[in-house]
Amino acid sequence: MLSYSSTENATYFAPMDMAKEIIRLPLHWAAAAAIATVLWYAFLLRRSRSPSPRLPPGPTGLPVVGSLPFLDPELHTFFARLAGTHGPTYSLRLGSKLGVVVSSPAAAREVLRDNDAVFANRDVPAVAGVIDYVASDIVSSPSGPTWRMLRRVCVREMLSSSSLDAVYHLRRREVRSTVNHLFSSAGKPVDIGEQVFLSVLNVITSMLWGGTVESEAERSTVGSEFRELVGKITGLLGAPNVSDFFPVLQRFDLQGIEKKMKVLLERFDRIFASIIDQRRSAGDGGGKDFLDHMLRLEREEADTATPFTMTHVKALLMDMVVGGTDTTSNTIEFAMAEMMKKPETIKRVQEELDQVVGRDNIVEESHIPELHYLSLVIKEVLRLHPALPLLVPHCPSSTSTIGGYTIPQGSRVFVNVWAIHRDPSVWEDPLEFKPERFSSTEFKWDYNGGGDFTYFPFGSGRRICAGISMAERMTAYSLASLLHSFDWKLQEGAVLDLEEKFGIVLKKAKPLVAIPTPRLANLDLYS
Ligand code: HEM
Repeated sequence: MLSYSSTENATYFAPMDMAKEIIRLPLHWAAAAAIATVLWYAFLLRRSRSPSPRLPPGPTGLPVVGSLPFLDPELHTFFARLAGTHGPTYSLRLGSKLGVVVSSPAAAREVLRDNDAVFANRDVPAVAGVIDYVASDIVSSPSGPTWRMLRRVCVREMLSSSSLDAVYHLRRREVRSTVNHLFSSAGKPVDIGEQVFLSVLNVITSMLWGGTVESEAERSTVGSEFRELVGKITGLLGAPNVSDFFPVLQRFDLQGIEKKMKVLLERFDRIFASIIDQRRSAGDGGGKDFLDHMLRLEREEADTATPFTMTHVKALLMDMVVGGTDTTSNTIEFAMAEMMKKPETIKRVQEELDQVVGRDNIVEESHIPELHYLSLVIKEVLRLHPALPLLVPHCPSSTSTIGGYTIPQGSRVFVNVWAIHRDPSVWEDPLEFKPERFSSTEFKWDYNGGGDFTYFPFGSGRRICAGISMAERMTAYSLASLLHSFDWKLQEGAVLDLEEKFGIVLKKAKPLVAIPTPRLANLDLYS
């Protein structure tokens, strides 16, 4: 198994370590290594004879394994450093696969807009194959009729503005319940990410199947179980896996990643299967939630040209729970941490809340369009800490050209939105948390991924996030409620840091733990 040795800022594999590792490789590794060496040299030979534009430049890497041994687990910062040496479009060989990293607005535009149709596919990781419905979900499906049908079902029935308006009472109930829970913890340290995760989870599951975690004891057990599951699943989805880079070795699952994923997904599957069984035995629920709607589609559209199957029902449940929870709650946690580091931003948000909402009232979603400064805060947080720093890797369905270089069909294309959002040639003081930068009327900073490709935290083009409206509402409503109801301070002696931990979903390396103090005189507003 490959291992990494860390230094303070980077993790590199020293050549001697590499040699030792190779010596320790089991026999099937050695055989695969020999085959891959032959393929590698055949590839180099073919490339040298090829009349098409050359591949993007990049690190040479070692024979067979390429740059795999040198990968730093903090992939987003590692890729950004390599861009400094190799330029905005570079390639690196990852075993038998070619990785291409795009780190400039111009190159991102070529991938996500000019060649959107070609790059709208995914290079599905081996871990997604361990349970049939993960590879059949929206995120992994190749661009085509099934993917379009799945997106349409989701967006129309659950994530459109009108569907979201219809279930505002669910968001309200969960956000009020979180405020109430925090009130009961006043003066004590709370893990903000955990509380917000639970709130978002409850909103999503109640939209999906009407389920919510009621009692306090259940609230923390179910919430931590789901949080742990989602965190581990997204961690494994983002982890470099030898099976992806040497498909001939997939059946050996050398790092045990697929085995671990199977165990996690089976836990999810049991939850989904029991909810679906209960709903089926209760009969038609009258279309009151998303699950009802999907079960009806599954009955009525089984024989159409693009059938909606039970695999799709579970796939969409999974997409909503995994795609919607960590992304949103991690963004809220980063926002709270950035603001606590710069207390004047909290003061400005609270002044705005006092003006728009008032101190003798509670925040409603209808206040959000008037909370202008808060909207700048959210944009700035998504600039500095985009929830998916490398988007979900794209994959060209045919060989294409980006930045004058050939990008072969089947490459794994990483769009480093994290690096673009911190590019000093685009952003002034890029590392500083400055919400006001978004108040400029010169640019149209929206979340729709267009413009000049300097800002696209939700991606762009066909594969743009399907849950933008939901993410915007939950983020703004939760932050407004947390800051309207409470003042926040760190525990005595605690140090606030903003270190990130890479995963397909970026998270805070250390959870933000803070103490809430009620700031509203009327205590009825907390019930
Ligand atoms: C702050 C919160 C969120 C952020 C920053 C975010 C960001 C993203 C990004 C960058 C992508 C990949 C785009 C690409 O590959 O080009 C994505 C895909 C996706 N997101 Fe989100 N997301 C968030 C919340 C949500 C929510 C709440 C949901 C649903 C409940 C959701 C559902 C999805 C789905 C289904 C996809 C796959 C789209 C496809 O492949 O066609 N996301 N998101």
